[in-house]
Amino acid sequence: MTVLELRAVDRVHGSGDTAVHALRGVSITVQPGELVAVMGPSGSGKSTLLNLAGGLDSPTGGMVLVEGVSLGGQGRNALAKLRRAHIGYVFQDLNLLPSLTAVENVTLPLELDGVSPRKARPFGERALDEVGLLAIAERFPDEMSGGQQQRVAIARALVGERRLMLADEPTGALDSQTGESVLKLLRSRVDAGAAAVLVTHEARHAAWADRVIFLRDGSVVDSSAPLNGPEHLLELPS
Ligand SMILES: Nc1ncnc2c1ncn2[C@@H]1O[C@H](COP(=O)(O)OP(=O)(O)OP(=O)(O)O)[C@@H](O)[C@H]1O
Repeated sequence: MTVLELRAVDRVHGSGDTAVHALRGVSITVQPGELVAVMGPSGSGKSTLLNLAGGLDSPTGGMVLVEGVSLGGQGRNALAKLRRAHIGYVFQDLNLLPSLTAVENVTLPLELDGVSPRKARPFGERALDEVGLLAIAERFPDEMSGGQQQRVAIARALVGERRLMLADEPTGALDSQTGESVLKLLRSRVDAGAAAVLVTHEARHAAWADRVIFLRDGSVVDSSAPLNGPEHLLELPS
């Protein structure tokens, strides 16, 4: 089943003379096992697209469906539950809670869904292990480097069985080697059956994607395979 579908989506911010048409008639689908990169100049609508895909913002026209469910038809609580169950976010703003340890930050989405801390913990440890940070599970955010905080945020996005990963420049605070390992992680989740949308300015990051969508002034101007082709992936450092 299609994991994410945008059907003729419009998003106008504001109204009247100051209205900004951030997205115009955008239609995309993302299937399980597919990593789609979104590229385009600053202001072209990339973050708006990601926010709509994650149910953090609503379209002014068209529909957004996650796992076949229209986000527009949901009440606030139902939408929050759907987001926690299906969608993992890796945004530039890490939003780790300073009073929680790494593992507590990671398991927070599960606990918000009613999973007990004792049952949630092994899922949190597994997700931290995937990002190479099991050893610092008990540290607080201010005891970690910026890169470690980023990886904890990624572990939180991966925890549980979420099938849609949304990433906005997830490598921003990371050195290039750690950045590549984060993309590799995203790629392996997708290869295991998740779907992902990655907003990036960098062609070498987009090279991890199966497909690249280019936005300009809120419209999709091109949608193609990455320039280097999938065989390029084999050459990336591990
Ligand atoms: N809350 C808002 N209110 C008014 N205008 C907005 C709002 N959010 C975004 N915009 C406008 O919508 C357009 C698209 O913005 P968006 O942030 O989606 O672009 P972007 O491609 O992600 O840019 P960048 O690469 O700089 O992050 C821009 O003109 C922006 O100024």
